[in-house]
Amino acid sequence: MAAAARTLRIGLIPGDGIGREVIPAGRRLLESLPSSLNLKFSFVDLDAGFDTFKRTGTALPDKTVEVLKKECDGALFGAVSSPTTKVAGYSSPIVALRKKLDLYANVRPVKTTAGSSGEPIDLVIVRENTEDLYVKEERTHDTPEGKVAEAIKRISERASSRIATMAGEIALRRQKIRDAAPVSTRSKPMVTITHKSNVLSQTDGLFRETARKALAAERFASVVKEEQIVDSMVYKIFRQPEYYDVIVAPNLYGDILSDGAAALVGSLGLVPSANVTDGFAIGEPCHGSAPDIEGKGIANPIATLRSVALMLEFLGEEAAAAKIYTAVDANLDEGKLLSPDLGGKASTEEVLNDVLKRL
Ligand SMILES: NC(=O)C1=CN([C@@H]2O[C@H](COP(=O)(O)OP(=O)(O)OC[C@H]3O[C@@H](n4cnc5c(N)ncnc54)[C@H](O)[C@@H]3O)[C@@H](O)[C@H]2O)C=CC1
Ligand SMILES: O=C(O)CCCC(=O)C(=O)O
Repeated sequence: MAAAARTLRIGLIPGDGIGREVIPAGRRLLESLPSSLNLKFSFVDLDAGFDTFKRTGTALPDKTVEVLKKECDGALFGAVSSPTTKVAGYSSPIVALRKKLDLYANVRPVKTTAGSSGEPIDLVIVRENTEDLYVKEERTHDTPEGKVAEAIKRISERASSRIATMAGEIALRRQKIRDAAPVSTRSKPMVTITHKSNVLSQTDGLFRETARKALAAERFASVVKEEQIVDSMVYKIFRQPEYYDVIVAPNLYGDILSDGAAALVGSLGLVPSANVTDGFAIGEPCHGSAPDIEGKGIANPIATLRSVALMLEFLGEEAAAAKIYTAVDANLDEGKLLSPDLGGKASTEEVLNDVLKRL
């Protein structure tokens, strides 16, 4: 008798702007996976974002958090818009969600396809996702010289240790996959610890020391460890992106590095992420709500499609993820149906259909 299909319940949080255009594409991708994978999906639509705030007074309704916690195996998050000036009571829902669900790692692979010209880029940024300046403990006071605003940058041993451990595990997993390939492109896994401890000796100093200790564990003996100050890291990642394997960084540096790295592979519309905790993951394209192209039907869905794959990987469905990566890469390598951010003319729908056709 055939094994029963695994059913995964997925929360869908489109948010604002092009989030509403790319998350439906993610859903259609899940619905279109071949039946041979023995996977089924059920979906629940959930609210979050600035429009939700304007409608209800909260950007992240309790119901969204409760349903994710109690009912869902995983989720997809589109993007949210932030008000351009401070609005009383508004706070970023994605930042809050990461903390509320303790999604402590933000994993952001940046990769060129086999058909790309130049040295292949295949790196992953493992970004701490719960603390640093994102604790958002800011205040402003008046002084005789005018206003002064300040923000807490919190770095803890616990969070630094678990993110470095996650980076080490990802480096080992990636090496295993490379070693199984016909031609391995790298002989040893590598983790680069990124920091600014030359200036921030206590906060980034603690991140660096703790990450170093975590990666000194016996099981990471085969991992090459390097350290790089974040500003020169930006320089090096642009000069020699093919050199890097896994980069582990505190929250803000990880965010900036990954958007920068997106430029190396052509577009923010290509780069996925997963917000991960043990046993649960939310796939999220790295880009924002892109108000400049909202409603035009031309948002590149590939960052979302790859985020679907990444979510599935963290839910233990590597075969399904591999199918998606292969279909997306084939679309990009053929280069006939590309969205305008990649120099093409295809709509979101046309790119999606082309990827689905290749599954
Ligand atoms: N995780 C999230 O929800 C994030 C939300 N934001 C929010 O998004 C809003 C816009 O922020 P921006 O700085 O403009 O960043 P953005 O990522 O929304 O857009 C930057 C540029 O990349 C383009 N782009 C982004 N995604 C694309 C896609 N899938 N296909 C084609 N082109 C794409 C946009 O058209 C724009 O020119 C802000 O309100 C910001 O707060 C920004 C980053 C992350
Ligand atoms: O605009 C927002 O609400 C949050 C933007 C968050 C972000 O860029 C990230 O940390 O990935």
